[in-house]
Amino acid sequence: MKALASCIWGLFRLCMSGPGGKAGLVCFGGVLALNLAGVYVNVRLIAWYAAFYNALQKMDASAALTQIGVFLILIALASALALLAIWVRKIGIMHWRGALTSAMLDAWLNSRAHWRLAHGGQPDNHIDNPDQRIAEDCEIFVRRLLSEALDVITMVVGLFTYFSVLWSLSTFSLPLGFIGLDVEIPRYMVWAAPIYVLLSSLVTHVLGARLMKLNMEQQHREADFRYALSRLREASSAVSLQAGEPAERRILDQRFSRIVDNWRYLIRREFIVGCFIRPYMMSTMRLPLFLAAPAYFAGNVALGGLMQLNVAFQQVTQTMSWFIFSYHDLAEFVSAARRLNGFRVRVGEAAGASSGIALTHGDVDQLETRGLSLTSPHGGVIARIPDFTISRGETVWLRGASGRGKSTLFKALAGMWRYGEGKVVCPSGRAMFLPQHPYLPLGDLHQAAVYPASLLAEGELPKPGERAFTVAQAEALLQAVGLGGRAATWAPAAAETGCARGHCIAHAGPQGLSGGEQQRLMLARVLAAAADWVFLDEATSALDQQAERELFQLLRQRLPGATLVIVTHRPPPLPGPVRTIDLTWPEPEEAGQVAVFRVATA
Ligand SMILES: Nc1ncnc2c1ncn2[C@@H]1O[C@H](COP(=O)(O)OP(=O)(O)OP(=O)(O)O)[C@@H](O)[C@H]1O
Repeated sequence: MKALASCIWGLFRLCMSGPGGKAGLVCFGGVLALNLAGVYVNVRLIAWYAAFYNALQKMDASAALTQIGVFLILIALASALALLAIWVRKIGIMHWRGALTSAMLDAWLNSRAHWRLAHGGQPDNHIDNPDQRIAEDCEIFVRRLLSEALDVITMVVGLFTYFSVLWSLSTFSLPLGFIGLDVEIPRYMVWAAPIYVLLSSLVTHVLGARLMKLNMEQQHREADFRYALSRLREASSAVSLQAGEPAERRILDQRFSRIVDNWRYLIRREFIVGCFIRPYMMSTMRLPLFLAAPAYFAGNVALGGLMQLNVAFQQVTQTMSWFIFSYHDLAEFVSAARRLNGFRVRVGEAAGASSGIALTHGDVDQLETRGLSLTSPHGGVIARIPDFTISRGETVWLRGASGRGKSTLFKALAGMWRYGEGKVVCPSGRAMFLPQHPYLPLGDLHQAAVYPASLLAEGELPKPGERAFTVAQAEALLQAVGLGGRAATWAPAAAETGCARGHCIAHAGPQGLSGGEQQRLMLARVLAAAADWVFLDEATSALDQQAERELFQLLRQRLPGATLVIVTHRPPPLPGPVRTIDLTWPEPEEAGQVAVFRVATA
């Protein structure tokens, strides 16, 4: 319980510390005030019952007519307060959700925690479906936090008010002569309400305890299914080419059947809980009438008083029944809070985890590695790298058989790979690493060409310190790498994806460009970044030799002082001297089955 409270408190602080935190708090205060005003209107309504039914009993038509007018005013007021409260509550949710989502995105993206959790993490550090946690759980947490917290406060205030009304009305006692006892229970209507609710809460908790776990599991399985669907959408060309639809269908069916399995348990449990809650809800409407009937027949209370008592009793039981009625919502809230907190903790651990590889950034013109050894997250050695130095302006070909650790070495140089030991001294200047698999961001082709820099809209100026390009500059880059004019004929899916500038790649996905064209696009980014240190991981593997030669020449011509470190399986066709760092198998007696880099100059 203490752990749950501290996890909710920690998440609440994130809601408060974000940009919309204070505005959310103002909304919270506003809804609270509106809810309390609603309690006041309810108390007036309770009093109205006595006045109206007494007028009916006395056959006083004009008093009854007046009370109908009062009723209309009270109902209009109650409705206005409730609608306004819903509206302000939703504004508050928007502010706090924005703050919480922003905090979660910061945690996930900062310090490359998203990569470490997905690829470089230990199995026990793995976290499932971060997208669900950020997109869905933040919303559930904030929506439920606001509604449940407000309900609790309104409930406590309302309870005192309704209780005092009930106390003042239940002046009569219940003689227990009908069961042979010579005692009377004074104000028995007052005691009946909490006893009834407490017993019912206990039953609800016993019946519904499993709901919380089942809800959590359901959301987990739903997210797994969604993930499988989105993977299929991304890889639809590859699946289609391999006629993999039946296999995909099997995977999707498996995941969906897991949803259905848990769903069955969930429905069953909800049914069991419902079997108690539904009659309970309906009985609270009539129970007070039955309980107060002896007093009415004994002449202790008039018809108006009986109706007033009925409503006061209902208000007390309904207010106290908050726990019962909110059981499902509370279960959802607790599940979301636990998942979000787990995500936050894991992301924090991943971001703060120390690296065995010491990476220092010096004001030097050379990249140096000393005693570098790369291991897998589980500790197995991937490659031992002999010390090497690469100077500014050099062209280096890093070659080696598949799986020898070339990409892992790049990740270590980029500061991502932290498994292993040794020292890397990074030089000054801008570095750019092009991954083996091209990445196309959501947006249009011009945006993709300058990624990760920004693309300026017409008339927009770059923010201070921001690297940004105009559409004309981006088009010139596309032109340089042989993709001139492609942006204009790009996948016409703008309306579906909601892109601002028209020609989006989001809908078409990477399939909209051939493999070679995607690699041309990546090289446009190197030109855009004007990087001093360029690391290309098989970045031209899909190009024909002529195109490869032309693009390398372009790189050298546009970035004459840059260092190019190139991983390819064939010699890069570059003008000028190219130094080779060669990956070969060591002699077994030298280094077992461990890959070693040999530095040589070609
Ligand atoms: N996250 C990881 N967890 C465990 N092992 C990994 C991980 N990433 C890479 N490896 C292993 O490290 C080894 C080197 O992989 P790497 O991708 O660096 O090879 P490579 O030389 O770039 O290969 P290729 O030329 O085929 O691209 C492989 O055996 C691979 O399975």
